[in-house]
Amino acid sequence: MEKKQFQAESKRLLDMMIHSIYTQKEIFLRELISNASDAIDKIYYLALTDPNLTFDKDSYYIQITADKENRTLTIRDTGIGMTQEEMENNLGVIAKSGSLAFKKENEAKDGHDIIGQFGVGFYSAFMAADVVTVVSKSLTGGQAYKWESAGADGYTIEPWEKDAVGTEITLKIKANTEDESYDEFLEEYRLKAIIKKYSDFIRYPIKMNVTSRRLKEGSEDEYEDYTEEQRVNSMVPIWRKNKNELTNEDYESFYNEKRYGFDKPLKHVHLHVDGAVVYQAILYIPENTPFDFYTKEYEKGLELYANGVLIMNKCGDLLPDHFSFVKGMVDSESLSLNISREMLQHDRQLKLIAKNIASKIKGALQSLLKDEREKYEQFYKSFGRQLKFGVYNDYGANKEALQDLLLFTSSQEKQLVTLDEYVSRMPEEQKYIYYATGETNERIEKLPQTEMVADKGYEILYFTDDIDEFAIKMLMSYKDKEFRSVSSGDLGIEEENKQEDEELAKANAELFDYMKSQLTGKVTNVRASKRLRSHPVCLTSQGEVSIEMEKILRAMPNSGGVSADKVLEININHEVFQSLKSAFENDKEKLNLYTALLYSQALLIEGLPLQDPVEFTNDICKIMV
Ligand SMILES: Nc1ncnc2c1ncn2[C@@H]1O[C@H](COP(=O)(O)OP(=O)(O)OP(=O)(O)O)[C@@H](O)[C@H]1O
Repeated sequence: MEKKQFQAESKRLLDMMIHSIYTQKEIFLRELISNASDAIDKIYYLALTDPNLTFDKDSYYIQITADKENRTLTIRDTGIGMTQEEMENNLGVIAKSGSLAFKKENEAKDGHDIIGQFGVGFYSAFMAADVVTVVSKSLTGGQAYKWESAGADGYTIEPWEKDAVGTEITLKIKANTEDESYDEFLEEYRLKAIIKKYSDFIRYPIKMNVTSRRLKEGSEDEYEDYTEEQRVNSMVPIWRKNKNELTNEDYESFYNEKRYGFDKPLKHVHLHVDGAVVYQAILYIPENTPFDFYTKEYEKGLELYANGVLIMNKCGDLLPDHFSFVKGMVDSESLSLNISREMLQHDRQLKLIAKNIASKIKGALQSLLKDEREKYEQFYKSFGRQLKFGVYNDYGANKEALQDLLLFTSSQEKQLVTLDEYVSRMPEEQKYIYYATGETNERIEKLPQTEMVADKGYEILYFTDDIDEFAIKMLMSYKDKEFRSVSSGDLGIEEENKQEDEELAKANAELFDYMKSQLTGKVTNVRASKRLRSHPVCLTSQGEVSIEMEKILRAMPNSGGVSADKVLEININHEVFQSLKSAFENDKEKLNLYTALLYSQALLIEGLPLQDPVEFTNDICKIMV
């Protein structure tokens, strides 16, 4: 029999195919099953227009048979088959897709979209096989043929015996090498897993012999293995089903089956989008933070399917970073795939889908916030930090989209409130949205700096996350109300006593200047406080960097010694102030001691380290004796 050569370019292409197009060898099974499914779909298409053809769905299937002894794996289908000529054209010429030509002639309707388009998938069989044999009988009748090839050398075609219409592809699985095991492609559990992973939603049954255990008949404790042909794919993807047919449990079991997470999702969104881009998606908002979520190892992304065939496990481009917690899948017919189906060629459609998905996720979170507050707060505990990062990142590009999803603990309600809730109940004369930063709510509550704002009856938002203040600085304002730290220089409340204040400042200028000179390099100013009520002293900051930000930045490597411009504020209505005044007049050494002590106390209140704790305790002893 004459051996025919693959065309010259085809030889090179075949070599490339085997060695470099696909990153995972197991993909070959996905490709052959997709071809088999296409072959059945083609009969379905023809039946739509040919009155002599009927398409009885139950008679069409794909069968996988592994024979360990002979090291063969067979993929049989009851599809349209190939004539000798079609074998020559479609299997003899790489990168020629009979399926693409068919698709162009028979426009896709009702989701029966043909998968093949590049004309290369078939050759992936050579990644796992030394010899590939195709026996096929065409629906158009006539003789069956056998095509056989051992790779780049070429192929043979000869008449063969086959009764039923369809195609049978037999792979002679390669022998194991030092680096690679090919045996796995003959193992039932492995084949089942590969089919589940990539081809679970192929529309036709994929049948395989499956071995299970059962109690021996008549025995109570003896078991036996038995083998039975079973369908191993789910066939109908849940996302193609109508939402009304599905229950919450269905969505939850899909979430668990797919191992999106081990928790119970808080909410799901099922999308059937039919517009500029066509896709279906099921998205989940998980309940718990995955253990690696806030680490570099965490990989965001959604499963991506093209026509029910898995293309990518985690397509990161489908999710913005601020929604990286979302799990789920997208299936689309409109994707431009690259030849290996492992990547997307143009990302225009993908970008459209991603944009659409981001707005749907936002909508889902908004409705959770509005209608199921408790659940939203649970979500926020797990992933709120990510939303705040989202406000801060990319120079605030997403801040407007995310601001209404933020929550902070309120000084009045002692529970989480939205910015909208805060602003909507602000008294008319209140100019700013006030916030205070600290490690815990309890610590913030005790901060002397909150006294005046709290006395005014104004609500304060507690920032306990290190990202909070950075995010808010990026946001700058909400509904035209600026954010203001209770530690900032100007609280916007003091105006009423302006004249009085100025006089006081003038009267005590010398004392404060003296204290400032004692604290050179530590504070940029010492002044009479307008915010303190019962406490004698506190530290505030002026300028862009707050004390809390200084703490965070300093904890980072290469922070470059960023520090806040600190101001020591003294409560002139406190008895301590009288002591300061009299020391200033009579005993400068005492004033130096008091100044050092007050500064150290202010540092402690802020949770900042004392520069010299020994000196501090010595100073305390000095006033005790
Ligand atoms: N099981 C089969 N039954 C009938 N025809 C087949 C079968 N397998 C392959 N073919 C024919 O061989 C052609 C080449 O297959 P191949 O897998 O290389 O490419 P494809 O499926 O068209 O495209 P892709 O590379 O995108 O999968 C197909 O287009 C189809 O015409």
